[in-house]
Amino acid sequence: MNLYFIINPAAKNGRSVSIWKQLQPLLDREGIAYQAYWTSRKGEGKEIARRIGEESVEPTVIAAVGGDGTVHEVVNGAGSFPHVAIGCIPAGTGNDFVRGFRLARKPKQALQRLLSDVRSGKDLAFDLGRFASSAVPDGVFANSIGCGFDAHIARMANRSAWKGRFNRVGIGSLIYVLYLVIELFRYRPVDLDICIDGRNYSFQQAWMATVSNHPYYGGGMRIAPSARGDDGLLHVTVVGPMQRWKILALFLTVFWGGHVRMKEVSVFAGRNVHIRPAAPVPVHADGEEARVGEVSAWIEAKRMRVIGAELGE
Ligand SMILES: Nc1ncnc2c1ncn2[C@@H]1O[C@H](COP(=O)(O)OP(=O)(O)OP(=O)(O)O)[C@@H](O)[C@H]1O
Repeated sequence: MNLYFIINPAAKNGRSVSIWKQLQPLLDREGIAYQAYWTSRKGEGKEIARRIGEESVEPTVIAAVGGDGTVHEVVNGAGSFPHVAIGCIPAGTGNDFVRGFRLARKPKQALQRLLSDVRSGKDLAFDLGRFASSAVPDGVFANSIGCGFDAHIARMANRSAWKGRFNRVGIGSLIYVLYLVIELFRYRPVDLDICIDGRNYSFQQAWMATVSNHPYYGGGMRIAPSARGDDGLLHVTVVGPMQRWKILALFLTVFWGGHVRMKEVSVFAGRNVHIRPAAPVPVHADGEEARVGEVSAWIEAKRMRVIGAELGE
């Protein structure tokens, strides 16, 4: 089995580099052949992963060393090659891929489990989300796509100079909480028309719609508690009209999945989802800025091979 690591030196505002440096001696001691690539800019991880996938025919593992943005690049480059299994050494701010597919949460354990699975040739097949709009080329997502307030927060947090400062003192995930509170008073909800497997739903003044492949997003929030990465379904969570103060309550309860009992929250599951906002709203894919406006998403069951993962309960 070929083994590659794609390291994002910018993940966790540079802390990924020291994580990799701690792991490298372990890897060398194991005597397993591998190749490591460092990205030099956004987008390069996807290009490297695609090239590896295209140039290999034998079973190949590509492990992202970074956070969900790095995994997103690797999955977009090589996630749908049948001979490629995706791994991850969590070295990012949020690491929802690792939570959602039950990889080890600590970098050292994640590497040990990955190496053990490389030796035994074990990987697991999970569903892969695909999204498209008329404006830009198709993409895939491993965790979720979202449209509305959550995408707006991700956009603001990822562009913020405070993200680096928060990461340096080990509280990187709190950047999203900060922007949640600030933007809560500025964001304007929009009307959303959502079609799920041919059924139409309309939401007036909706805050957001999230389409999930597994329960987690935003750094550990259980936005779609009943989602499973291998159930062949996308789980749609819509937050309809809600008073601003109640959004704060929602974001507290979402950490254990209690938000789904709120009357303003609607949940659906299906294979094909189309979201049409009445006004331009930002869309994220795996927490990365994807586009603005309309988006279609569908599921490709068991299309993505993941190494170092475990099946859910
Ligand atoms: N060499 C690089 N320089 C700058 N940005 C990069 C580089 N390589 C990848 N990126 C981009 O860095 C961004 C952040 O990466 P990533 O999401 O993995 O880390 P993070 O933000 O710390 O974690 P999380 O997504 O969990 O919050 C992504 O948008 C990714 O595409």
